[in-house]
Amino acid sequence: MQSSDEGDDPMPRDDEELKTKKDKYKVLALLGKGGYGAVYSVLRLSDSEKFAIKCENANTCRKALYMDCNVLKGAAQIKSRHFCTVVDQAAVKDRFNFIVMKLIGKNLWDLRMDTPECRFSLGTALKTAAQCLVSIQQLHKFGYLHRDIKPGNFAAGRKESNEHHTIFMLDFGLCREFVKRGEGKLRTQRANAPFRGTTRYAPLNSMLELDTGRKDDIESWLYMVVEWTSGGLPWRKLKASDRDKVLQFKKELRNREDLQEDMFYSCPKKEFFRILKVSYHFSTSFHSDYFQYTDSLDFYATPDYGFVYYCIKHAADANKIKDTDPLDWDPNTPYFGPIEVPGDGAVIELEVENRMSAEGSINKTRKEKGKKNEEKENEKYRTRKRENKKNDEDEKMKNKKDLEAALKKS
Ligand SMILES: Nc1ncnc2c1ncn2[C@@H]1O[C@H](COP(=O)(O)OP(=O)(O)OP(=O)(O)O)[C@@H](O)[C@H]1O
Repeated sequence: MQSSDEGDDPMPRDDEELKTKKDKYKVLALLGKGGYGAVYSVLRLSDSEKFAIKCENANTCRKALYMDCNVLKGAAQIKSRHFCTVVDQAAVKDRFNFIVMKLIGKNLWDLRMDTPECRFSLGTALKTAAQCLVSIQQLHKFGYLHRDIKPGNFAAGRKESNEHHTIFMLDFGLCREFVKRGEGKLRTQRANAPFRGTTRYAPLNSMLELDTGRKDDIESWLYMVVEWTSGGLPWRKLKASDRDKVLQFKKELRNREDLQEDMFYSCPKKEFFRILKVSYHFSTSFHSDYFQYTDSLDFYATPDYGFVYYCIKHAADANKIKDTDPLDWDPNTPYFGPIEVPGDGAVIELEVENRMSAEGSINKTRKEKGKKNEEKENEKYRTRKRENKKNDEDEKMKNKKDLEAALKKS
């Protein structure tokens, strides 16, 4: 890999030394480039340890790095193993801002492309799917939607640090908080929202320019998992510019069995159909008129992560996949990655004091809020959470029973 050597490119150059308040870093290689910045491997000069830096052009008004930093700090608070730790941050005046974080390995798009048939074995797809599901649930737990779930935004850890069986979630530039911090309330659904994400994996609601919720990240996750398992989605030949055609596919998928059959080619059909159904159930767009936003409750619903996990587990058992079966990118070693069951999905509140902001300030408004008012709002939130939990539990029981009945029948 090479870094840019164009004179007017503000991004770091090969071998450039970057200074922060804590340390110095030497740029080694370009790892990935996006529309607004780039990611490089670097060497920390104080101890020769390798890290990754994510840089964002100082002149961009997108400020995705700010979101990356906030999310990764949130993840550090819940001690998740699926997120990189941020160890440092700084800016190179008039050129770029950057964060220094844990260096990880290849992303899941590249790892799939490395396989002979450009698809993962079922064991690898299911183990990886389960880890990604847990990381999505954890992100939701601390109050963020990802809104760009895709294979390029997940990567395996590095062999050198013995983390190559662990999957990490990346790129939080499009994240959105769905909780009002300090008020303990879910943010109100917007009637419309501009398209965000990647056409191929975007949930139907996002393509319809509707506000998206937690369930929509799960829909994107399903598209990604199907692609790993089958080698391609029915709309794989369409480009990002064919958004209307992809939208049509995703709409028709809801009702056309032939499309569903095509989509689940060489997938564990029974279980994937169940997940598809569950994701539809969550989807506001599943109602008869796509453009009439009628059931706003669905937007706030907590996805049944446990049920989705249960389907993956069932697919693995039914296909005699063992917990120790190796991953495609390390075929000679029994799997030693995390085997975690997603938690209850309840959102937790986080400390916001150490957030990075343009002025380096903290969220003062939250502190200034009257305690009385806050307590009132919290009580409302707790009541709603209790009600939601009860509904969720009923729903989970029903889902489990339905799946067992369907599996018995077939
Ligand atoms: N911590 C890291 N360690 C190693 N590689 C990384 C790391 N973070 C990102 N990468 C690599 O860089 C690529 C781009 O990262 P990321 O998606 O965060 O940047 P981006 O500029 O937002 O890209 P895009 O605009 O394409 O989404 C990833 O797909 C991954 O391969």
